[in-house]
Amino acid sequence: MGTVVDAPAVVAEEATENTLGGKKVTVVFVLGGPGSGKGTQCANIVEHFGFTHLSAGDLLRAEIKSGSENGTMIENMIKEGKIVPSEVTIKLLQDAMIKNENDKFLIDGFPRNEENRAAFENVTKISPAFVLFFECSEEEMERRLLGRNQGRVDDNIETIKKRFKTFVESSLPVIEYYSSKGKVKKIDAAKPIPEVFEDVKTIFSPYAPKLLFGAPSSGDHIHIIYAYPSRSSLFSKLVGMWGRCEPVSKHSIRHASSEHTGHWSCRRAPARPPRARRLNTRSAHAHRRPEKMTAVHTLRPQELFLPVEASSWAVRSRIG
Ligand SMILES: Nc1ncnc2c1ncn2[C@@H]1O[C@H](COP(=O)(O)OP(=O)(O)O)[C@@H](O)[C@H]1O
Ligand SMILES: Nc1ccn([C@@H]2O[C@H](COP(=O)(O)OP(=O)(O)O)[C@@H](O)[C@H]2O)c(=O)n1
Repeated sequence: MGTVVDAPAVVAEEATENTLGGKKVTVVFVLGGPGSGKGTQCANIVEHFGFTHLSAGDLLRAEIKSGSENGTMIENMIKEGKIVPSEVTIKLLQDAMIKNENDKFLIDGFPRNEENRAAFENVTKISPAFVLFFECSEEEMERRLLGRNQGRVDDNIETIKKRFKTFVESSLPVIEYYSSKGKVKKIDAAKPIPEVFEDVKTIFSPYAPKLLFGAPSSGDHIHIIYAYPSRSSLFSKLVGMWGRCEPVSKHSIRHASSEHTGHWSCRRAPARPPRARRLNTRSAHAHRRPEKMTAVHTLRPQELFLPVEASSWAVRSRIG
């Protein structure tokens, strides 16, 4: 496959001027051949770094299912391993980004050709912070696709060969383009999934949640100061740690650079199935009952800005 030079340290927040629907967004393009493991690693990145995953292929397949007027055209293109016209895919991506309250997006499987790339930049005025490129041999990708078992119309050997051809002819030039701009972060995707994620984690370390201060107090309460990619991802983390967690008070939320920095007090709630949606909505705060409010830990200056990753902190304080 073509040669792509590793980028020097890409500044994570390079795309600082990118705005969409009034919000500043960070976009990372995730590229690689079919079956190189893009979707698999995107799921890991979402969990650890608070990004929202938008798969161009998934959006196109959802469009087919929705009975849209473009459905038949999209389905035929996918069966042939061809690339759907940019305006269709860009509209789906743009709508998904605007609808989502997050501001950090992994765009997986896009741009797949020069037309995709140029049109996206023209229409959205967004340029990616960097491009994550999963490099893998065709032999290995073929093995993975044939074992994927997701009932996809294109995971058959005939279409797989066409997709490989499209990737080499149309998608690699896009990677070369971003490589020439020093934006490509190349990953050896032939390794086992956990090892690939170790490399991915290194690249995404600038986006790691930083729990600036966390102090378990009496009972089932905890007080935290955090800098996290988004509030909703903080809650996802707490839900993961506790089974269910409710924000019960909010103090001086302020926006510092691209992070939400704030002081929250959270209360461990009785065991019930996670209700992530409620945690992410404004109404969750509106329904707070005063008796649930907890005293906010008084911080000494030296306690501030103590960088502790949420996961290690959870182990240290034996919560979870
Ligand atoms: N590093 C890996 N080693 C072995 N199998 C993998 C690896 N990464 C992903 N897979 C498997 O290969 C298949 C294709 O992965 P997927 O993430 O769907 O690829 P893509 O999104 O690039 O098409 C899936 O069945 C997945 O479980
Ligand atoms: N930007 C894109 C992404 C996907 N697609 C179509 O969707 C198919 C599946 O893409 P995908 O990203 O879900 O899957 P992989 O081929 O990476 O496994 C591609 O082969 C294309 O036919 C497209 O036309 N344009």
